[in-house]
Amino acid sequence: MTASDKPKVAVLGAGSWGTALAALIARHGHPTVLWGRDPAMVAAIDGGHENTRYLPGIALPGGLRATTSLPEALADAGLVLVVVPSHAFAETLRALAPLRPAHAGVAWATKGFEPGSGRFLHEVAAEVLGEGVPLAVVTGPSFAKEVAEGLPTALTVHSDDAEFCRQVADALHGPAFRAYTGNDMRGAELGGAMKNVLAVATGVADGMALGLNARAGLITRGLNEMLRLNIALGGRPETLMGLAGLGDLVLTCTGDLSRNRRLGLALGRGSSIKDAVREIGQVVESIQTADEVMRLAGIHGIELPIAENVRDVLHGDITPAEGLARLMARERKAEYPQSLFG
Ligand SMILES: NC(=O)C1=CN([C@@H]2O[C@H](COP(=O)(O)OP(=O)(O)OC[C@H]3O[C@@H](n4cnc5c(N)ncnc54)[C@H](OP(=O)(O)O)[C@@H]3O)[C@@H](O)[C@H]2O)C=CC1
Ligand SMILES: O=C(CO)COP(=O)(O)O
Repeated sequence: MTASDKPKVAVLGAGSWGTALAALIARHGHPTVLWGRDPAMVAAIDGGHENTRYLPGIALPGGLRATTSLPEALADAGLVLVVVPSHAFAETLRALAPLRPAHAGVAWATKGFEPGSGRFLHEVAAEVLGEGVPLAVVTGPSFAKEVAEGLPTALTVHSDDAEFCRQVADALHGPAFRAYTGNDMRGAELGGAMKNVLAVATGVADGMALGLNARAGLITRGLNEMLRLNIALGGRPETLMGLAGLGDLVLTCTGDLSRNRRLGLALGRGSSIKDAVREIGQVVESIQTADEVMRLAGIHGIELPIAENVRDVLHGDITPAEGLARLMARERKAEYPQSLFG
């Protein structure tokens, strides 16, 4: 495929991840337009080739365009990639729905659930866009800064539509970026959402200086919580043993670029949530996701002690020390009371 054959990609959301993905796709030769709502930021990206707020100091490709006009971003697009925070997902889909070119499928790299309802984002997308629109989720271990800097990254695209899945993966795949494919949207979305909650737990433990054993224990039992909820929801276990689950869990629980881990670190060192969130100054998805994970766990009757403690710490109902005491006081039990893999 020559550069001129490559479909135009509209990336909606000019934060760190939307900008990094738009830069990646533009570097792969796709005509790429990034939509953002902040005129000053859009001007800095379009004219100065830098997202001065979210990715300062990183040069963006000259061919990447940016606009505040949704109709302009979506005109003639062959593929739409939504990268707004989960709280803005439904409203962004509603805004794009009447402007979407008929042949353009919609993918998203947002991680989380619809706040308030706990619905999966693919359920929201199917309802807002209607039947027959190809949908895909892009997820996996990927800090925006590293992708923007061109460092090697692997992630995964899941869709029920194999052809659209390949189209999205093709746009992302390149010399420094491996895009795998799969068809378990539910499991992929659950992994991407839930790892943010578990990153807070390991951040809290590290902030309290509980040691490396505690960190490894939390990651492993956290993975177990993800697997159990995923099975109850009808997702496939292997999805969570891959990039969408274990991969992203390890990255976010151990990498200090993670905003969710940094929130936990600050709480573990005694900061208030308000101060920690202000200091981070970017989206911290776990704050809403913890509520939605526990809502799903309640509906399906699944016990998730780590996620539950994170939720209670984030609500200010217990201190990190009380959360630790609660986890350590749990009764001794079999590691796997029943097999997770059938
Ligand atoms: N950053 C990363 O490394 C990764 C992030 N993700 C996921 O990507 C999603 C986006 O996060 P990320 O880019 O990191 O967040 P950032 O905090 O970097 O940026 C948030 C962006 O969302 C915009 N925004 C906020 N509310 C709205 C709204 N109502 N309508 C339109 N735009 C809005 C902000 O605009 P403004 O500046 O005008 O407020 C800003 O451009 C999240 O779900 C996150 O979990 C996934 C993988 C990696
Ligand atoms: O999703 C991410 C990495 O895959 C980014 O994590 P944070 O939102 O915690 O920064």
